[in-house]
Amino acid sequence: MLFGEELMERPRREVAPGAYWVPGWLTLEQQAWLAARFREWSAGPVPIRGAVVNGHEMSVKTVCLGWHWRPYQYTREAVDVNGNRVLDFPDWMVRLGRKALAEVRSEVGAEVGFAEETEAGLAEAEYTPDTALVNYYDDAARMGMHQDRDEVSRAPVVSLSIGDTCRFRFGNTENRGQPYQDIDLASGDLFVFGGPSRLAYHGIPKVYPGTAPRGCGLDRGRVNITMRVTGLA
Ligand SMILES: O=C(O)CCC(=O)C(=O)O
Ligand SMILES: [Fe+2]
Repeated sequence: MLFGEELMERPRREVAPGAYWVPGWLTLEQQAWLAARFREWSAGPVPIRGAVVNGHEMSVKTVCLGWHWRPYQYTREAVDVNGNRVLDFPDWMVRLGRKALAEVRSEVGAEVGFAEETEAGLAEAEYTPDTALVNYYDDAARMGMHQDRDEVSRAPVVSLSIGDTCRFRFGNTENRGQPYQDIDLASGDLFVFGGPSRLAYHGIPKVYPGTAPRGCGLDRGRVNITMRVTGLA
């Protein structure tokens, strides 16, 4: 498929107030580099695992940076895995998060009249994410509709996708049901949600096996990185 054609079919857009989708934001080289980092992080000090929610192990496997997340709190040590402290949040990922916010400000934001701040609610220079949940989806993995609400801060969430395309359901802030929109997040896509959409319910009802582009660094499955500001000290 021609890259340009694909982007024309998938224009960047504001999905809801404060929620921005930028298809094809990462180059294949960047995707492959992040996929290689994912493999390193997965090995430990806290190995990747499915978090246990109400006695059930999630089908999505997660490894964390900066702070360790388990249902439903953040700690420095992975008390539900092996007690080890998680890896530090990398400085380069802070810069990447700021670049992501700058992207939605300058490209999407300019069209709708934002100057210094994104509608996601923060100037990018101030954005300092301190945790990342790095999720791995195999062919059968799903994530139910939920809010990201264990952070004290309401700074935006920056999401990056690598590997297989998935269906991403982005809903409302009231409940898990309608209204929601289904979009297909593909390898290299950026999604940012903040401001009035920060507490929107969202989930992953489906992964499309075998759709990862050649050269993205993953033969199978999907990796998603969500950066957040915990607001914890
Ligand atoms: O995989 C995704 O795109 C979303 C992940 C997510 O919602 C989460 O980790 O809280
Ligand atoms: Fe989430």
